[in-house]
Amino acid sequence: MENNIGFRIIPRSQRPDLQLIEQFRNVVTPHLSDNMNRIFASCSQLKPYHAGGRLVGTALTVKTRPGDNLMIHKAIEMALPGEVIVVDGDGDLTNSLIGEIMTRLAEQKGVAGFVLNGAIRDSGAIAGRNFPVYARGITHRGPYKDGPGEINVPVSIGGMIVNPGDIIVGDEDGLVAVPVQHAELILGKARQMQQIEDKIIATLEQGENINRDWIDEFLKQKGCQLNDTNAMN
Ligand SMILES: O=C([O-])CC(=O)C(=O)O
Ligand SMILES: [Mg+2]
Repeated sequence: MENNIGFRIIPRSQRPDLQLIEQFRNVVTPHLSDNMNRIFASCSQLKPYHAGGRLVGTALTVKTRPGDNLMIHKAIEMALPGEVIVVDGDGDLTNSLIGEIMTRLAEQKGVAGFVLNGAIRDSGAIAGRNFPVYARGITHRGPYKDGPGEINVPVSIGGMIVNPGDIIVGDEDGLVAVPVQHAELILGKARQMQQIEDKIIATLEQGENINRDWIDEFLKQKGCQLNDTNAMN
């Protein structure tokens, strides 16, 4: 078939192991992002609009013409249970890309949630339910349904590159995309970080001190003039 770049649907590649994806429910985005050197995270303008609950699943990506949701409708039809529909609408907020009906349709199909570099509408209804929806803004102005767009291509979501099949994790702090080939390693490191932080928090809860010597050591190393910081002038 003739190549029609900008208006095409690319076949899905193999999906990662579902058990591996499920394990991402137990880690938080700060630990995932720290262990990918704070690079693979979306900007803070993309926020959760649903009532609550984490987003975990594999990316079914959509690149759409700003303000047009034809290819998002197609993605809902194509989606497999557990997929996250990740839409690059170029960050445009002129027209919404989805609303309550599309979220309900997607949820019925077992879609894990939406991530939209664009706007939503019916935000009151979305805010009243736990189906995960991350977006950049809200407008009542409705979408066009004309195309073009692409499905299953790399997209950019608030500065974060998402490849089809990436593991998407969203919580109150935002969104990260974990490349599947590094998923096990990153998961392990995030768990280790959680254990270290759990210990620090337990120590603080017991009213005990934690070692803070590193601060002065580092300041000295940087050449900071410390004097006696406990002395009064
Ligand atoms: O009209 C649309 O395509 C978007 C919308 O409001 C809905 O899904 O409820
Ligand atoms: Mg609607």
